[in-house]
Amino acid sequence: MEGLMSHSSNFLLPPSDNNSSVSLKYALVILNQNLPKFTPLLWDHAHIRVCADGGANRVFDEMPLCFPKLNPSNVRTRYKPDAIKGDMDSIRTEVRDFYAKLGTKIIDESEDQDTTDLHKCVAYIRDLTPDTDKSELCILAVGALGGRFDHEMGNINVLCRFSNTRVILLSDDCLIHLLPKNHSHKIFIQSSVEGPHCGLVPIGMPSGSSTTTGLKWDLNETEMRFGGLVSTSNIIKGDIVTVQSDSDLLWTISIKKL
Ligand SMILES: Nc1ncnc2c1ncn2[C@@H]1O[C@H](COP(=O)(O)OP(=O)(O)OP(=O)(O)O)[C@@H](O)[C@H]1O
Ligand SMILES: Cc1ncc(C[n+]2csc(CCO)c2C)c(N)n1
Repeated sequence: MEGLMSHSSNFLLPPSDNNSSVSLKYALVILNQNLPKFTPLLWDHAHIRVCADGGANRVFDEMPLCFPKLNPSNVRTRYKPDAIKGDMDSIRTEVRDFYAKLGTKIIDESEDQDTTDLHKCVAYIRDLTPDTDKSELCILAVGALGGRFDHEMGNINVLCRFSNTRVILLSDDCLIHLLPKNHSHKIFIQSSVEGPHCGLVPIGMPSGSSTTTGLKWDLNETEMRFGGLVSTSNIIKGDIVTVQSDSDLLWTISIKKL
């Protein structure tokens, strides 16, 4: 056992409401799907914002819709990505030119057709982060769920590929992240914005033994595997959930419609 990992979705709360003991440095990755409505909030929590290829079209087209009373070009200037990275087959030329003129770094990796744009963005952010800060880094990927199932599975594979970096996949409806094996996990539930539905799912291989507290259907040294038991449609009981397992597990929790 390598010690305790704490988790909190406090990035879904306005900065002023943040009384959480978990303090992380956030990076935001915007994928090519409708922007979740809390995207401007995550933008302000993040210290670096990267668009994955066609994600830049979403920022360009949809950020102004989040602020219908403001002038669209002012909104676009205020929400300028730090970088746009990917294979660049989805970003429109006018969008690329617009952000290039504002000083956004445009990183074309069209020669690499073996990794996804999310993979490229996560690797970029991780490599920019000094080793001393890596344990506090948390990458939030919006638009990662819902839509095409091959993309969703590719996005989940990124969680496994970068299992020692905190990466959270988000949509309007739920979030998913990895709980790495050999840690005990304490999840502080932000019940104003998330829950009550949740799940714990082994990924890649069966998990031999998992134990939880704080759920309606707790696991007690339970084995999970596809074809056998996986914990879906579980329900949060209190403010804290604890998880211990001999395998990496996916944690998922619903996000409330405000
Ligand atoms: N429908 C979706 N569901 C989940 N994630 C998505 C979806 N669409 C895009 N993404 C994510 O956004 C990233 C950028 O999307 P984009 O459409 O630019 O990718 P792409 O590489 O051109 O995809 P493809 O060529 O397979 O259509 C993808 O790598 C993926 O992580
Ligand atoms: C076995 C195998 N399957 C699919 C792809 C295709 N692919 C995977 S990631 C990617 C880039 C998407 O931006 C593409 C085209 C591959 N290379 N190898």
